Amino acid sequence: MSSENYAQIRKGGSLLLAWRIENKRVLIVGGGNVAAGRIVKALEADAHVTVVCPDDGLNNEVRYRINQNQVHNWINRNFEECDLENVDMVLTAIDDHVRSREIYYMCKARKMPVNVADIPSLCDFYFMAEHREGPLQIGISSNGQAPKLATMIRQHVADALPKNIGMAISKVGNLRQKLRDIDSDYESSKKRMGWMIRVCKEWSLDELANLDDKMTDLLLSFYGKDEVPSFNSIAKVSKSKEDIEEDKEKRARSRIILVGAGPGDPSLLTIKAMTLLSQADLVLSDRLVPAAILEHAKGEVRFANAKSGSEKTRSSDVSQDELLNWALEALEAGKLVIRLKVGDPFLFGRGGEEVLFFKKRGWDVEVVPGISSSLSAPLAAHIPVTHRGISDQVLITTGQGTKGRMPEIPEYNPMRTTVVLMAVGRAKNLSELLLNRAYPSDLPAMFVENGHRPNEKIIRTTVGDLGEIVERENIVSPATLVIGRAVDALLVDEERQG
Ligand SMILES: C[C@@]1(CC(=O)O)C2=NC(=C\c3[nH]c(c(CCC(=O)O)c3CC(=O)O)Cc3[nH]c(c(CC(=O)O)c3CCC(=O)O)/C=C3\N/C(=C\2)[C@@H](CCC(=O)O)[C@]3(C)CC(=O)O)/[C@H]1CCC(=O)O
Ligand SMILES: NC(=O)c1ccc[n+]([C@@H]2O[C@H](COP(=O)([O-])OP(=O)(O)OC[C@H]3O[C@@H](n4cnc5c(N)ncnc54)[C@H](O)[C@@H]3O)[C@@H](O)[C@H]2O)c1
Repeated sequence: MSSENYAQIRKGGSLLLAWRIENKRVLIVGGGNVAAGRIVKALEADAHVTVVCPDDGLNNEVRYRINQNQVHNWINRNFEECDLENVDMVLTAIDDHVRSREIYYMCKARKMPVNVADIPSLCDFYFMAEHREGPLQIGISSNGQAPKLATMIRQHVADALPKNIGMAISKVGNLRQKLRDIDSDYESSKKRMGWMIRVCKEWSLDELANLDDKMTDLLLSFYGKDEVPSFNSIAKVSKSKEDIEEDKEKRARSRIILVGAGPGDPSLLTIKAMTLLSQADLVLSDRLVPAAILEHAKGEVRFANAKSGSEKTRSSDVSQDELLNWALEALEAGKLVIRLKVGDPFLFGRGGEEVLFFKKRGWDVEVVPGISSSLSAPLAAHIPVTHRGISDQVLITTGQGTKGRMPEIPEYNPMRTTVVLMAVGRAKNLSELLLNRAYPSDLPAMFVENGHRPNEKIIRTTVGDLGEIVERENIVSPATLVIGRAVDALLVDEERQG
């Protein structure tokens, strides 16, 4: 006969069981560290626990459990044989090998299962390193070889578990119980098992974990037809009319508004932005919005990456996702949500993308303009971007095109002011690009760092010198770069020479 399909027998293991000791009388001998661990395990298995140990032998934890009446019975002295009367299981955890051995033989004479903590060969069963999550218990045994390693492996196993596993098991347990209540017929065993197996296989753990009572009952109504509908179809139907009405009301109350926070000075916020800030339940803010503005928010303020702290460790897309999902959650809950962006939401603010994101999910987005630094920063540096006879047009561009490319910039026009946002990172490349487009090397340019903020810094330079000045003056973002003859438009003659 071929044996290839049958498991090989590997000798020397233990029989791993889930031993039910609810209300069983467990005697724990000793009151030290090991006893403390045994008490926890026995109590978590709903046993009736008696501890025998003299008061001066109790460690703090054991004393605490006795004082809290978690331990059902405490015998304040050393072990005596009479303690074994009416006991179902004995766990010794004492520092006395001779006595341990004696207790073991007393137990054997009474055919009682016993664990002797200091003598593995006298153990009817070993304890395991255990991970617990709701009804889930995972036990690790090294069969007496390396208990510390068993403890460490437990951590690896716990780390590798899918989240929600404990909840999923509870919900399946509940479903199974209800199924047996509906169809308790012994003959139906195959059908019941087949249906349960399908639910467990066809639904994800998250879905199982999210089963509420209503959905459980709905799901069970398909058992008769031996069908397993999808989670989504059950979730949809389970929403009662009232739920739907409530959802509608909530949605009617919900608003999402993209608000421009302006350049950073609170007094440059629009009145509308200020009012909304004080009304919003949730403000989702760019990191760049200064605290002086956020102080006006009465509701909760959240930033992307608030938890991880460092912006650099995660891509900006991840944090953006997180932020937008918070907004969705808040909207579902009927809240007024503000997405606060520096400057103006629709000028290099990715505001349009966010509008589309919400629209696709059924939410209309209101937009409140903000003062863009492309106009306020030149102003902070006293540069009129248009000025009769000097400039009759303005080009606003980014210094960082998508995917590392430089933006397209048209040929030099002396009557144009060029405003570059996000210009610090590639100032040198920008300088080369402009020279290529026939911008004169000595054409005036102005960096406005942190315009309209307390730490504002204004640095004059020229097109040919853009790269060097950033390094020399240690210019950092946020900074706006203004280029063109308008830079010097408001200088009177003496200033020009100086
Ligand atoms: C898993 C765990 C369950 C529990 O106790 O609940 C458990 N020991 C744990 C921890 C642990 N125990 C020891 C250390 C110190 C480091 C080290 O020695 O490695 C650590 C680590 C620490 O404390 O961090 C010392 C030790 N243990 C035993 C002896 C006697 C001997 O071997 O002779 C001695 C030496 C005394 C000495 O040298 O004087 C005996 C046993 N210990 C067992 C279980 C059984 C075998 C299970 C297996 O092999 O998998 C077995 C045979 C009998 C039993 O106790 O049932 C628990 C983890 C709890 C958790 O993390 O959840
Ligand atoms: N199995 C394990 O996982 C494990 C782990 C560590 C240590 N041990 C062994 O288990 C034993 C206990 O370890 P511990 O850290 O709890 O020691 P411990 O010194 O903290 O505790 C010993 C306890 O036993 C009590 N005691 C001693 N004789 C008694 C008696 N006749 N009746 C009632 N109580 C009595 C003491 O009062 C004390 O409370 C040690 O021998 C140790 O080598 C086993």
